[in-house]
Amino acid sequence: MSSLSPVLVALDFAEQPAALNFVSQLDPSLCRLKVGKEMFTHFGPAFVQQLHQRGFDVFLDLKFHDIPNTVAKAVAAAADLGVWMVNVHASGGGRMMESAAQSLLSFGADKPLLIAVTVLTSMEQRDLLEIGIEQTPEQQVMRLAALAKNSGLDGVVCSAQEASLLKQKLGQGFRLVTPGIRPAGSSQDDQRRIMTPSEAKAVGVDYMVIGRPITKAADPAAALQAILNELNQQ
Ligand SMILES: O=C(O)c1cc(=O)[nH]c(=O)n1[C@@H]1O[C@H](COP(=O)(O)O)[C@@H](O)[C@H]1O
Repeated sequence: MSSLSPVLVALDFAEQPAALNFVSQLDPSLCRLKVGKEMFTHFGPAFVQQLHQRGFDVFLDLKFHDIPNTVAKAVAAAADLGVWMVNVHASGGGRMMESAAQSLLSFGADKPLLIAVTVLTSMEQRDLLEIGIEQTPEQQVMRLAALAKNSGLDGVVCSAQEASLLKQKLGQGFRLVTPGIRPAGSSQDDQRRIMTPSEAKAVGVDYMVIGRPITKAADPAAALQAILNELNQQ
């Protein structure tokens, strides 16, 4: 089943039974699931396949960042697994992203969306300075997003704060995937560049990655439904 929902629920669990118990409370027509480094390292491709069997589209969030040949092969391995979306770090450079995009061409219509991470939503100006980048987060996101588009990628991971500028500069068809989404009143946690779901929708975000506000809720299905209701009210 393919969901039309813009919500990608980040499954960040240390235990597989807890993750599957959580997933069993969700309806695959109302969200997609994101499997990241923690769960993939613990439970591997078999876990992704279990989610597929339960009807969910999966965003494999392993943020590949390596030499072009290695990343091209890793992205093709993700496509073999049948995931709906996979990502790389844009800071790996244009040649790395082009190789990744090329390696997916043979998958035709079954090719996953290929997305580049720009500046992590946990980073602010001083974090960039620390690694030698003197641009503002917004300037750096714009630069990396333009490079990702020119390299043939389908979109970027960024914060919702950069979304309207990115849609203006790179066009409506270039997908924006935004973590750092926090319903009003919920904890910011370690995120820095954040927005509420309705604000993110208003600035043109295509997919919202939402983890703890749903995974830590006493009633996850109700927390997801409240977010969808907020989005539908606009
Ligand atoms: O690529 C990502 O998904 C990602 C990029 C980014 O810049 N910031 C970010 O938080 N993420 C992921 O999005 C999820 C956010 O989870 P919560 O902060 O719990 O909503 C986590 O799984 C992060 O790994």
